[in-house]
Amino acid sequence: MTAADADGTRIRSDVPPVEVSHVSVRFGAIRALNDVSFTVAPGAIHAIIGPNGAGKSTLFNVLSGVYKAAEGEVRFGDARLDRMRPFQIAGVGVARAFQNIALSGAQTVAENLMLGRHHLTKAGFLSSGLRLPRATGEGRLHGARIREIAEFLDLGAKLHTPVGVLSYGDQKRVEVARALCIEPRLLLLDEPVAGMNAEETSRMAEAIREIRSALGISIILVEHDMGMVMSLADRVTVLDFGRLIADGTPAEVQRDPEVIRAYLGSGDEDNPADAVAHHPTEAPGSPS
Ligand SMILES: Nc1ncnc2c1ncn2[C@@H]1O[C@H](COP(=O)(O)OP(=O)(O)OP(=O)(O)O)[C@@H](O)[C@H]1O
Repeated sequence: MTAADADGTRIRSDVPPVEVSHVSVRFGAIRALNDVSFTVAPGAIHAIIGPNGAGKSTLFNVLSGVYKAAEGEVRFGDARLDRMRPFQIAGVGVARAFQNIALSGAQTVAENLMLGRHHLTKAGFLSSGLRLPRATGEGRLHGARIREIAEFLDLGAKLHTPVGVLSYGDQKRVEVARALCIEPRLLLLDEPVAGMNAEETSRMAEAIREIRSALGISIILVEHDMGMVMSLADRVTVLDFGRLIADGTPAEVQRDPEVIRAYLGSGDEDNPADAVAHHPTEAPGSPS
């Protein structure tokens, strides 16, 4: 039984696994990813972790079509993500929320969410601007869905607020809401709690859990906050110097000697030992 089953989640039947096979990426002499293979199960919350420079962002950029792998493949069901451009990847239901908020600050939350939804509208921008009948009918439907998604992320009361005046935590949730607006089957979250305080972090973790249980989709996140990763993820893939050094449950990777060595050697504050301290139930040696 997966964690998704355990919390009563019904995984969407059209969510395939993500299969990363033997992916390598080079930048000149640097091997940013070196023969990396792992699978993300349908409906999983799957974290990618690793010390600075491990290759996490590079992997995310491959998954979202920003970087091309020199070798290997990435499959999402029938789709070969490694052969697609970013807009094609969005078209097969893979949405990415960015680490550095990429929203339009002068526009309202609703307007930013509508931009996220645009590729789903048949009418497109031109007829929307002209208020053609089809555009207005569609607009109502999209408006209702946008309200639903905003409410889901506690942003219902802020739909008409310009994004630029929202708190940092709210802006990060708008970024996630915008990714949900493409109705994804796979959601990529790039450091969703970076720069957040403890209260914002726990709200975001709760939102991520709710997204998975309400929508039954897969979520892959890159995150430095080890406590959050260990309490949230069903499975964790650990990279170090471009290589996959561990892949397992949070409890398994926390007690993996190579993972401990990688973090202790990196000088990274967010090390597994800290995570163990914050999550004593998942201490090394406890049953998984
Ligand atoms: N566009 C690029 N050009 C050249 N080298 C790059 C580029 N992007 C990443 N690298 C190098 O590839 C390696 C992996 O970097 P990457 O940003 O993927 O790591 P990361 O795990 O995301 O690190 P961090 O936690 O610091 O964000 C590093 O050595 C980095 O310097």
